[in-house]
Amino acid sequence: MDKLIIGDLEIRNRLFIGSGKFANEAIIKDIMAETGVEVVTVALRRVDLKNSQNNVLNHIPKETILMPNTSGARTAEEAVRIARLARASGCGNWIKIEVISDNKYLLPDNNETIKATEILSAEGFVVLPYMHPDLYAAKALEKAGAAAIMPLGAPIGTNRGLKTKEIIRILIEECTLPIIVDAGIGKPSEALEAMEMGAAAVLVNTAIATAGDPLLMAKAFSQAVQAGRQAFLAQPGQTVDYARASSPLTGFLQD
Ligand SMILES: CC(=O)[C@@H](O)[C@H](O)COP(=O)(O)O
Repeated sequence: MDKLIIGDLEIRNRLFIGSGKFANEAIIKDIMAETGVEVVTVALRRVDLKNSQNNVLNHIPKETILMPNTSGARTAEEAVRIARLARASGCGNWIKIEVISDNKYLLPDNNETIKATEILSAEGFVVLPYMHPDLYAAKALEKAGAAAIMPLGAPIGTNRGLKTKEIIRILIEECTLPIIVDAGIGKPSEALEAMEMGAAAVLVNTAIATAGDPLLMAKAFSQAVQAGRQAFLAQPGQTVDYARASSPLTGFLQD
């Protein structure tokens, strides 16, 4: 059976989505119902804990696997504080660590991310660190107790696609944890490519939320993720440099 296990949960749908940037957040429920998406990340700073009316969580079904994220944290210490607050507020024990102090490209700080991962995994969190693709950092995150590794495809919100593809390929080959490609994926074909390479899942927010028709785009992403996974499991044929006839020529010229 083709299972994706993170923490102690089995996840069937390998498309994870973000909850930001939707013109109408009510569509998140429809997306989940029609695609079967199970995992949704939400920035804790967008959860209005004092106001139950104006709260993004109102649009996320109860059975969702919630992955609060530490967006807004600039240091490990801040990420740890946000994670503890998320858990204390009833958001569960999954946490996507985002530690970012670069305002232009929003690139994650791998060193601070490793520190936060070590602290939070020791506290029993299921830690999913968002990281700049790098083999040594990925190994350090594994050692620090991460449950999966989330390398970026391109800077958040750019829809530029799998710019870091070759390093992600190395992470997939060399890491034992699931690799979830997060950020920058702009089109279903790019999600498919990541899955075909062997990524365990992809996380997409901007490309769905800002599409002309977010529901239709989410369906397209969901199908692409499934197709990519199936292609990976089917083991693509070999690539060669020169043409090889598809039908045998044997016996043809001798007659
Ligand atoms: C919502 C979230 O966690 C984003 O920071 C995530 O990295 C997705 O990135 P895109 O918006 O580029 O899909």
